[in-house]
Amino acid sequence: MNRNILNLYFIMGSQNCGNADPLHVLESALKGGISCFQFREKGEGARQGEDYIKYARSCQNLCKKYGVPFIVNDDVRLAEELQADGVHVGQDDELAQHVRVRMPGKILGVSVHTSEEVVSAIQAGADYIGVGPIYETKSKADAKPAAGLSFLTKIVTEYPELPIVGIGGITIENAKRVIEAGADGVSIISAISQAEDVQGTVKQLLNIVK
Ligand SMILES: Cc1ncc(COP(=O)(O)OP(=O)(O)O)c(N)n1
Ligand SMILES: Cc1nc(C(=O)O)sc1CCOP(=O)(O)O
Ligand SMILES: [Mg+2]
Repeated sequence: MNRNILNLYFIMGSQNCGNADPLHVLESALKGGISCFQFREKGEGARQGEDYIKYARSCQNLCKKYGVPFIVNDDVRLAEELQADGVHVGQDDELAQHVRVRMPGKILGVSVHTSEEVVSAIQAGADYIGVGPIYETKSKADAKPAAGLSFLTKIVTEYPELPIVGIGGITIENAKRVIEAGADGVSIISAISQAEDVQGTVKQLLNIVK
């Protein structure tokens, strides 16, 4: 995996877009230059059934149009059905080593919060890890307490070859600190999906992370 795809990793579901059209939000983010997209349709207000699959396909088609990897959160079956570019799983999802077998050659991301979880993710064949929440977040109801940059810094030092993206409460104001701590990129929901000017915000973030 080219680790540059983590530079500005946008995560979104329609539940994150308020009254805005989620496909419009995604296309604006793609125009601005996001390097990766994660389809994370979950929680209150998330689409279900046929509508969920149709909407996922629309997001994937937009990502294809802009040449940006389309990663599915949690739902390995959907990722298989759509032949997505990859899957992201956390510690409460399907085991990473099983996902690795189900999706050979695809991008596999794993969320980690401890050194033991990092070792397991590497052993499972993860292409990158997501470390968070760095700062406080309102976008994930069951998020752990904000951890700051110390764990990220430790893992970056111990595993320089491992692609790492920081997540949780990252904004234009604090993204530079995450990059300076050694992350390959920042993963963001609300600072992009709820921005008044999505494309402009993405451009500003890109200037910070590149
Ligand atoms: C890039 C990235 N990092 C971490 C997560 C969180 O995954 P998880 O802990 O499985 O939580 P949910 O997103 O599934 O609620 C992520 N999605 N992406
Ligand atoms: C999806 C997710 N995972 C996290 C983790 O810590 O693993 S924090 C988070 C939400 C990130 O959203 P925002 O950019 O709005 O804070
Ligand atoms: Mg998950």
